[in-house]
Amino acid sequence: MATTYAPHFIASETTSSSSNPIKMAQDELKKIAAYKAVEFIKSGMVVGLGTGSTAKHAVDRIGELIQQGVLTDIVGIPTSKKTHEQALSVHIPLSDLDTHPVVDLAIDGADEVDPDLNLVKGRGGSLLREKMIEFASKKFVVIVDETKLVDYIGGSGLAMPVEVVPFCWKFTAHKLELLFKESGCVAKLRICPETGDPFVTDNSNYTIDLFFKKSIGDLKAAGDAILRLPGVVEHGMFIDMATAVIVAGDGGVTVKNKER
Ligand SMILES: O=C(CO)[C@H](O)[C@H](O)COP(=O)(O)O
Repeated sequence: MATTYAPHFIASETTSSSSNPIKMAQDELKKIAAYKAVEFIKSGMVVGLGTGSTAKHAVDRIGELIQQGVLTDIVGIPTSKKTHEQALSVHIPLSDLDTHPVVDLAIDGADEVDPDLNLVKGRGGSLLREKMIEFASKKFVVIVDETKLVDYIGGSGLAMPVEVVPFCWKFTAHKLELLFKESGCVAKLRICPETGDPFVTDNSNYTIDLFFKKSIGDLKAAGDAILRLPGVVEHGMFIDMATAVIVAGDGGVTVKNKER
């Protein structure tokens, strides 16, 4: 079921004067989706705080509403060290899954959303903590601009990340490529552009980015096969996890609810 809202549903407070109008428009859409998701938060909730440029808007907004006294008794569970820092900077009280094993609502961005609301996440490097916290959430609201919508997982031609242990990562990368040989899979170690060193996750692991030339078919079977490989920690396909996806586009905001 999808509901469309007018784009002026929330007041835009962005005064940024970016020299790149296309990028600014996309960031505005991310902000609109994020603000809409925050409307689902009620005082007293334990809230999963996502990672990335879209989730950042949600975290800022939650901090703002706490400061205004509109939201009280909120406990935030951050999905990355970066979000942890950001949430502290806007004075959101924080905890973790050990103390709060049940999360009322998680809000996070995504890299791809397919028509069944399956996701690719982790291009921002935080897929493991995101998956743990979003798995523990009674409701998981995904916030995206419309560029993230794909016909099938992998359909953007961009990376589907897999977090792996650093030990013999080339072996693991090769096994991953073999697993999806028929989909023309290419596996690449993620590198930090600034240093040229391997990108290290918050959990001290590496990330292997998988690129597919065509659909990998049954996502559940693909995910299970990846997880059976020794050396793999977790993959970036979030299958059947989103309860709602909020999509902001030029035509307005659409809330897609997962039929269960
Ligand atoms: O999965 C993620 C981080 O691991 C992000 O949610 C995803 O990469 C989307 O990021 P952005 O909102 O910056 O486009």
